[in-house]
Amino acid sequence: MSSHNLRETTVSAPGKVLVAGGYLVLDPAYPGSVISTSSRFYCHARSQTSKSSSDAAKEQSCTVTVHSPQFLDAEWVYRASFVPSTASAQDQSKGHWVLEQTAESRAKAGRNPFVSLALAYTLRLAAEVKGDDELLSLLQRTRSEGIRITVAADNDFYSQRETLNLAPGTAPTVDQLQQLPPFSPQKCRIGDVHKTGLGSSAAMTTSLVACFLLHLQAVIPTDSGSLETEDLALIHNLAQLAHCAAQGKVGSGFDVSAAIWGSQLYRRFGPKVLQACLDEGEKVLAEGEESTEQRDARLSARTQLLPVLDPYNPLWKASPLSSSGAPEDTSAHSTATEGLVASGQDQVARPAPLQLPPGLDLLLADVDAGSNTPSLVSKVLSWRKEKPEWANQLYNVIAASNQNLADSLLRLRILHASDASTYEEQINAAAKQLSSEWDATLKQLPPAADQSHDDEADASTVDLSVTPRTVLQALSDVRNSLRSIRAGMRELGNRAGVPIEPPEIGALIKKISDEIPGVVGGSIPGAGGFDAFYIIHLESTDSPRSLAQIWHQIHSVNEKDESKLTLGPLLSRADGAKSASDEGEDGGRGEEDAGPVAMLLKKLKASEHAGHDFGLRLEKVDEVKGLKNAIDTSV
Ligand SMILES: Nc1ncnc2c1ncn2[C@@H]1O[C@H](COP(=O)(O)OP(=O)(O)OP(=O)(O)O)[C@@H](O)[C@H]1O
Ligand SMILES: C[C@@](O)(CCOP(=O)(O)O)CC(=O)O
Repeated sequence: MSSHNLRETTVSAPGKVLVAGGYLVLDPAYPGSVISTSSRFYCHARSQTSKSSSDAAKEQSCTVTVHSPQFLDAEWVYRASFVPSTASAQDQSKGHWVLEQTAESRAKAGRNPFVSLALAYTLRLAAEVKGDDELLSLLQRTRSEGIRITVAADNDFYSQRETLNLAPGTAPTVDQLQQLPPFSPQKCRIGDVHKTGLGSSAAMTTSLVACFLLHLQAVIPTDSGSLETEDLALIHNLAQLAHCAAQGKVGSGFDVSAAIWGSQLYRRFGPKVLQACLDEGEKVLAEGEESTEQRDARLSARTQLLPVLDPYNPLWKASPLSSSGAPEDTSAHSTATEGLVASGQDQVARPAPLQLPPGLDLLLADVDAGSNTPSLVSKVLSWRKEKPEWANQLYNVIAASNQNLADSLLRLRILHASDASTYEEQINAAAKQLSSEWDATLKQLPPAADQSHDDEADASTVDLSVTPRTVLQALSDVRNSLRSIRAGMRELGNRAGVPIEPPEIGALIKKISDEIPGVVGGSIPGAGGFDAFYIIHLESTDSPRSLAQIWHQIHSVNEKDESKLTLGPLLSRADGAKSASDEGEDGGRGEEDAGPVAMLLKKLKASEHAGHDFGLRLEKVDEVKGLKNAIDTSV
């Protein structure tokens, strides 16, 4: 009698907001500040496997089905096969893996390159990691239904206007969004959905490759149920490859990186690392029209993935060359944050974490106007080509503000790690004031005892003693950096002749920052345009505001404005946002001989370990509200 084991794998990856560094981050010389969101993309794989293949048909292929229950006609069915080499094949290998979509599924659902390329590359990598025989044996032991994968996105990834049957020109309320069921169906095909800019394709590709690689047992979680840093790096590299192949270009990759590592200072990898694998492009998918010999010849010419995707491959570290080809001194744009967590030569390439400090959070507004990001990007890039000197000067000015933002956020985290209660008191006081009132308050606070403030915000030289003044000064520095970032992005748009910060959106961000207590500032995320903005705000622990209350304040400001915009809230916050009353980074006061910087450094280093709560996560299906239901209704 055959006994079958049900095997299930569930992972999730967050969405992203590029708060600073849009356009610049396409050049490895400049880092971008990315905050990952509480909204996540989930991926669940299920199959039944027997202990031995004795009772299973000795088939050379296995069905892999990906279903996306939120969308109409969204089931993509593939056959993953091992094709033994023919005698005429030129290489010595026993054969190759191919993934073909069934004709029936192609007719009904069409192609989804983000899905097919994620599966195809993952299958190839799994075969290289495990060996063909072992992978074949696993798939042969899989029951004939094959591997069924469900992908499901938190509601925030898509605009819910249609789901809620809203009249044109109206936007959902926080209440309406909170009452929607999790993973609410979109009533349309995936190609027709209105996205909100959280990076659904990157979060889906990343969670899908991670889920499939884990399910194929090419990567094994630790005993404590997390992933080793080097496995995260391998999954990152694989997800970047699949995402670039599906997009048809090497983007900056910050979205995929956020899906793996969470909030961070992102520096682009050198695009060349992926070129050989990408040149093969869609050819990894069997076309079905070739002769066996042609297919063998083509497949045998393919690049081995493992040496390219190896987490220790130094090519994944940020390249010191700018995309314009000119040698750049990347240290000119490096931040204290990067300096603190710089990894050694022999370590895997991973970015410096950049969590929002406790008491600070992010909110996102979806603006019903719409813009065309690709055309913004191409216009900015062609302006930079035409006017390299102007562009480099402006990029350097914006980069300096981005650096100040990252370093001021780090300074706040160090202050919190050092003395959480003084920090909390000051956040609570500042949250009740308008940020424009902080300057007057600062003047009234006693000056720091021993040193003057250094605006350069270098964590190694600024005043890190925790006093009301140092906390408020760091908050003011975050506010000032956000103002300069906005000014820089506005200027970039003006120069390139594109609405990166459209005047009506800029004016509204300014009013929200000037008129609502506890708003530190805001800007346009990523490439900018008409469709979104973000706000960074303070939350006091003694009189916290709900998201609905903050949105009530935002709507009042917008109502008074002549160019009243149709604004919709998103429910996303910063991934892992903490309240100011949470224990210090090291669980309160650190060891006697460790200063706050050393303590924080220790914590950051420790969070390099895969057990961290941010970025890619292993999940338990029963613990994710609504996921089981989404999976079951999809069977
Ligand atoms: N829930 C889903 N199910 C299946 N495929 C999805 C899903 N969500 C996204 N995708 C894939 O991602 C594609 C969208 O990618 P595209 O690059 O256009 O947007 P994006 O970069 O994710 O957008 P944004 O950054 O604005 O969120 C879809 O056409 C589909 O192939
Ligand atoms: C303009 C760019 O730098 C950012 C685009 O960001 P977003 O998709 O608008 O969040 C492009 C990129 O980084 O790939």
